[in-house]
Amino acid sequence: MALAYSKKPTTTTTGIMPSPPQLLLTQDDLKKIAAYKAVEFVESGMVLGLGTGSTAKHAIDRIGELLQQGKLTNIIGIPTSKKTHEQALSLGIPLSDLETHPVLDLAIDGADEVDPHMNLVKGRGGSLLREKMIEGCCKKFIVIVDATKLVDYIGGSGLALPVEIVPFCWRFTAEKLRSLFKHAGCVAKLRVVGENGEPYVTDNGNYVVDLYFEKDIGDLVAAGDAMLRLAGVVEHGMFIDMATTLIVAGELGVTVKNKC
Ligand SMILES: O=C[C@H](O)[C@H](O)[C@H](O)COP(=O)(O)O
Repeated sequence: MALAYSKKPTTTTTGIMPSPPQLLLTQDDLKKIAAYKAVEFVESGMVLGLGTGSTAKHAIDRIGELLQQGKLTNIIGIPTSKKTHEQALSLGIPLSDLETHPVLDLAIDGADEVDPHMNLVKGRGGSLLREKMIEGCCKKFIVIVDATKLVDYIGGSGLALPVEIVPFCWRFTAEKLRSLFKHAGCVAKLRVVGENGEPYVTDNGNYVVDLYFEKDIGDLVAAGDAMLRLAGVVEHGMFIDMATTLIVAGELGVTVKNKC
């Protein structure tokens, strides 16, 4: 599937590293391979956006390791979640924030879906708002995924498109979101956790509504703008035209594609 993506005019394949043929790699192995490849783009002195999730975690571990070995120096990390903040602190990565460093050299993060134009779904881990704020300020944004994340269109996995909303009258906002996309067979579900089904609360004190679609929602920019016009919506999980580089690890190897 990854190779088909290189035919799109907006991207170029800049490198393929065949995997050892007899190794059976797990999905987590593939995430780690993509993450380590991305860290090759990190240079000493950079201000880095540190992503969130099981794939980004490998990249942050690797950055910490290279710092400890003295192979990277003067790195400043801007974490995209409380969890990543804790991980980076534990690894001794110096941290800052957008107010002190409003322009970042590079961000590395995972994604839940990647379409053929390198548009993304993010936020199934709940961190979409801080991720979008930080990754929107980067000169370069490398997305790292295993090949299972590639989809033909946004929503095409059948899994959630997360939307962060304010808790106030959340049912009202969820219904407004569902109505926006009724043409696409949308189902809107509040994300819940624990045995009692308590609302999931983001790092920003908000709730998440997960949207599921039966069909392609079409124009992503129009869909995103329509969601943001709803007063209870804080941010949606579509990252449109933000990724500059996509690294995909699959059974056939690793592909690195740059947006033209
Ligand atoms: O909120 C979570 C983030 O957007 C993650 O980057 C995304 O969910 C991918 O996570 P993972 O690497 O664990 O699949």
